[in-house]
Amino acid sequence: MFKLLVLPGDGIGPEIVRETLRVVDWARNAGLRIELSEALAGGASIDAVGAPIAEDVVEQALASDAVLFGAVGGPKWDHLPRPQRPEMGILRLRQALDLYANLRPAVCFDELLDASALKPELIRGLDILIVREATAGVYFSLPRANEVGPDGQRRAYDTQAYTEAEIARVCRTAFELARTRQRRVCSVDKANVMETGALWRAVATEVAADYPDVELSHMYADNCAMQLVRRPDQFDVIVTDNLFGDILSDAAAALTGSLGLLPSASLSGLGQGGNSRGLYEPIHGSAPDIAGQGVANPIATILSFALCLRWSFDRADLADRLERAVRRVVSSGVRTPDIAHPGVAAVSTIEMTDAVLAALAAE
Ligand SMILES: NC(=O)c1ccc[n+]([C@@H]2O[C@H](COP(=O)([O-])OP(=O)(O)OC[C@H]3O[C@@H](n4cnc5c(N)ncnc54)[C@H](O)[C@@H]3O)[C@@H](O)[C@H]2O)c1
Ligand SMILES: CC(C)[C@H](C(=O)O)[C@@H](O)C(=O)O
Ligand SMILES: [Mg+2]
Repeated sequence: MFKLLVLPGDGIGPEIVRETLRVVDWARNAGLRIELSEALAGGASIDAVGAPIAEDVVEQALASDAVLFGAVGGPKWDHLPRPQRPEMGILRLRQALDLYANLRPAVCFDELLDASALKPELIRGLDILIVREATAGVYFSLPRANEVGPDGQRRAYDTQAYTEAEIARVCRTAFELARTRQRRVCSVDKANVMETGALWRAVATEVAADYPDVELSHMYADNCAMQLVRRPDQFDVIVTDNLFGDILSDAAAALTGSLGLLPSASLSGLGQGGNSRGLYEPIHGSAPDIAGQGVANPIATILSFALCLRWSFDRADLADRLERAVRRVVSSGVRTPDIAHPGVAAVSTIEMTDAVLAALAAE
């Protein structure tokens, strides 16, 4: 019996998670044995208990096999000081669960070529995996402050710090995953400007020595942003730090057509036999601009549950079925507004999920 903790969060979070839970029910009916529990995170938790995540929820997550996370944040909480903001809920979880490897696959469905901002010939067959370091770097390093300095001026600073162990372990995950794909890793840094970048490059090169069957290349982060838009098919696996990974994965999402399509898995290593503890969430946020309208695309969250089936619940068979069903639905022309054809009526969040469930039932 696996334990799944569900944290819907804010904005469109509860809308897309509610629909994904219908897919969780499908998996249970297909024989998956899980115990579900639900708790608050982000702004919803701030409103209820005064903190972006309660310590007992962190404990619950630690005692679970997997966490399904919606999204957090919104204008209502934007005035709060940083440590009390909704976004701290997800950052606290990533760190408490030591989820250092954030896998962000960007796969372009041929059926959605028209939804991308790029020309079809640039993105046909696109399949990139971004492995983002997620528990260190500038998101977590100290010191950091926003204060009045000795000269009376306001000043703010963050610290970007990495140890060799933090770099090596995420690079290992990237190399291991590359072995299941095209065996090419591009390590992305700013070794030309930053000390952390120079260390990142050195450690990535050292780790590569253990993977002679995988090709390693290095690229500066600014060039990588440009190359993702210019010729994205040159990439197989990209491994990079926390901040660059955040930015580059949103750019990769735009290649596929919509932020509403890209899932993610945050893991503490790859574990054995498909049962690592993980947190699964779409890469997008709480989308306050469309929250409450019932039009958010649930696919990123549904595909995040597919990753959960594969990485935490040892059910690659169900993950494959679910991914195939999503692909069939999209190719049949069912589209939420973010991926809609001009002039073709778009469906709602619920109708998109109905279509996925119908495709699963029709198998
Ligand atoms: N992991 C998370 O919880 C997470 C991630 C990113 C941003 N955020 C937070 O979300 C809030 C909004 O941030 P933002 O506007 O910069 O980013 P966002 O990802 O929420 O939205 C960016 C754009 O993409 C659209 N979009 C996002 N998801 C969609 C979906 N499923 N279907 C259709 N369209 C979708 C939105 O409507 C918006 O136009 C902020 O408070 C931010 O901090 C949270
Ligand atoms: C909400 C925020 C803390 C988060 C991040 O920056 O990691 C988000 O942008 C993401 O990509 O998951
Ligand atoms: Mg982000």
